[in-house]
Amino acid sequence: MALVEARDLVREYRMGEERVRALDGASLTLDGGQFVSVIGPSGAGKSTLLHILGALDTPTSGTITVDGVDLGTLDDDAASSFRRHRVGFIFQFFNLVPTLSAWENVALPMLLDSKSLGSAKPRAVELMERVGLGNRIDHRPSELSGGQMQRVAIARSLIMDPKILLADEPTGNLDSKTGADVLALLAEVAHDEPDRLVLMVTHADDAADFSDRVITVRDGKIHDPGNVAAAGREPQAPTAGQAPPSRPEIPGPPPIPGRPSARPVPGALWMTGPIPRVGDGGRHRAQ
Ligand SMILES: Nc1ncnc2c1ncn2[C@@H]1O[C@H](COP(=O)(O)OP(=O)(O)OP(=O)(O)O)[C@@H](O)[C@H]1O
Repeated sequence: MALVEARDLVREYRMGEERVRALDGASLTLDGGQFVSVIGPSGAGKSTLLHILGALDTPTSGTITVDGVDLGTLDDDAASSFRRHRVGFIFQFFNLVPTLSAWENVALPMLLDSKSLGSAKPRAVELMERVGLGNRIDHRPSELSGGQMQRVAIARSLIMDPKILLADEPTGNLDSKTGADVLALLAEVAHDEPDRLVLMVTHADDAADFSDRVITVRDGKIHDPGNVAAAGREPQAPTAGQAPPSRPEIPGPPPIPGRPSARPVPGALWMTGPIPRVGDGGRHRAQ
């Protein structure tokens, strides 16, 4: 079975009398071991697709299976557990906790999984080294550059060893050289493990240079030209086949002994429990 199987996804938002079809019959099959870019015009439905794949949102209709889990069957707790264990998230604005050091940010998903700071540290430090920041483990986010912060976020996305990393505009806040370095790192991370899939929504012009496959979303539908040969890799056999305007403010992570409480982290949905239902009459888990 493919790592991701989405069939006929429709996601409709209701804004008063108006209905917006962010996804309009999107189907997609994706295997691991590749770095996939999702491109398309603004408002096409890219982030909506990414959010549904990560169980941050639920489709109005259609089916989706990710890493063997039928997302349509998940209640809020199961969706929260799915996000914590099966998916790593990387965001445009990094979403690091400012009061924690770099390695503590990397360890955070393990802490939310009831692991102690001490037991999480070796793996967090190993991942800091993997992303080239072994000499920055004790720095706070404010003491890091944008590119370094995104590397920390990439390390954090890997700490639970998920097969799927979902990145929403990971280079959108970086200059082009730093962005290219981050794209190269994401490609490496995708190829580190045979089963790992990195799926990235992007507007970066050079994304295709680093990607194994580029998927175009337009008007809520997926137009998939197949695979590109990138970074010296052989193209793989082709297979058939959007951030909402505003996100709810999510409570911050649990306090760490001896640390001041962190402020709420916008966009930190992936680490938290049930997602507030907003904007669609309560039908959906998130917007
Ligand atoms: N929570 C929401 N409530 C109402 N409409 C929404 C919501 N989220 C997204 N939409 C609408 O759905 C459509 C697709 O949005 P989406 O964010 O998926 O696009 P996108 O392709 O990621 O765009 P961009 O490249 O500008 O980030 C847009 O018309 C958007 O206004």
